Amino acid sequence: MQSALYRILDANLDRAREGLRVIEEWCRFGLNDVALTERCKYWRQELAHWHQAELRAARNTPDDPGTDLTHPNEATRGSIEQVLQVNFCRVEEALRVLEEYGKVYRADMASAVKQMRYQVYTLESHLMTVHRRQVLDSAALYLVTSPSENLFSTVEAALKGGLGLVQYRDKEADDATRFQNAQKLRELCRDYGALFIVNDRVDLALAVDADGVHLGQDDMPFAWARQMLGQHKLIGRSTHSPEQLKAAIAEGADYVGVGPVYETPTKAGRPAAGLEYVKYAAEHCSIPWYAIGGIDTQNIHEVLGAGAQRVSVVRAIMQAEQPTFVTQFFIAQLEQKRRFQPQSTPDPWEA
Ligand SMILES: Cc1ncc(COP(=O)(O)OP(=O)(O)O)c(N)n1
Ligand SMILES: Cc1nc(C(=O)O)sc1CCOP(=O)(O)O
Ligand SMILES: [Mg+2]
Repeated sequence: MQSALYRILDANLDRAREGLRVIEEWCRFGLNDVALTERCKYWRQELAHWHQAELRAARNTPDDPGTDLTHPNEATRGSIEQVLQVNFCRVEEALRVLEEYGKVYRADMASAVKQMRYQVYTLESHLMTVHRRQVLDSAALYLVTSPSENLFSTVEAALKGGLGLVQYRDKEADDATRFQNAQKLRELCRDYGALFIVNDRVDLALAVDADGVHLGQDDMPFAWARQMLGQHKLIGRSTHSPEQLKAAIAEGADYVGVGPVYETPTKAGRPAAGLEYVKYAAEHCSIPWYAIGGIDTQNIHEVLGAGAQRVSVVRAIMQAEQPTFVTQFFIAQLEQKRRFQPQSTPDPWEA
């Protein structure tokens, strides 16, 4: 019995330390964050302190049936986000095992490991938020989906073209279908390191662990959504006028839609806010903003000319014959614009 207990503790101390090392490398080389790097190192050292000789001596690798068990999913990782998620999961599980079996071994170890597990959850949440903001910052093109037989292949084609931000928008499907579609898109985006946003529905966003939700002026109040989603998820807001833009910034939106730039059948009946509103946003908006509405490969130059550095489209990609190619075209135009006209950061209270 004691030998089994020691082997469990030995294996999980190793597992937790290895996972922490993977996370630590990202804090160090990916984020250049000294404090977080040191925090991970400190946890590793604390675990090393509990990893006593008696536990190591119980190790019996040749007889361990677990060493040959690998899941096919372990062979590949779609993105750094996935690497981090898998390793956070590994560390948290190992810490839980150490806590439970540690109660039989040493109560002081069990309670130290419990505290560590809570702190690791906090780090995970923080890193995912930092990651989301970094991807949002760099995502100049935003695809809003429309119902399509080719939903997944079109979105994947756009992701292959370098798309970094996807919104699932479906006003027709029943909830079961929406849930299934959102789940698949969530996975697809994760594989490509893109952010995944759900239109209108906070419940659906939570159910599939989306990166956030997009709310229009007639959707759920912003404060409710924030309360349900917490501080770590993104909330985008549609705006159609300077007043709405100012309000969205004040309520804490992470990004805004600015439009419709042109009238569009995708949002029939909504009058165009026009290029004038794009110019206003370019001068006054202090948070990431996406020009939207009727934008295609023919008129994007006008929109960029009015000051947009990010655009959001539905039909231009969802109905494209070659979504990868169209995505690459948009991104190239946007990158060129960003290179020659770096984003200014107006006073946040000026809008
Ligand atoms: C990026 C982006 N901007 C605007 C909208 C429109 O949102 P809303 O006004 O709520 O209209 P619906 O999309 O819900 O019909 C959007 N979805 N995305
Ligand atoms: C969903 C949506 N919201 C808009 C807004 O102005 O808030 S315009 C729009 C539709 C954009 O579709 P397309 O690229 O096909 O014109
Ligand atoms: Mg809406």
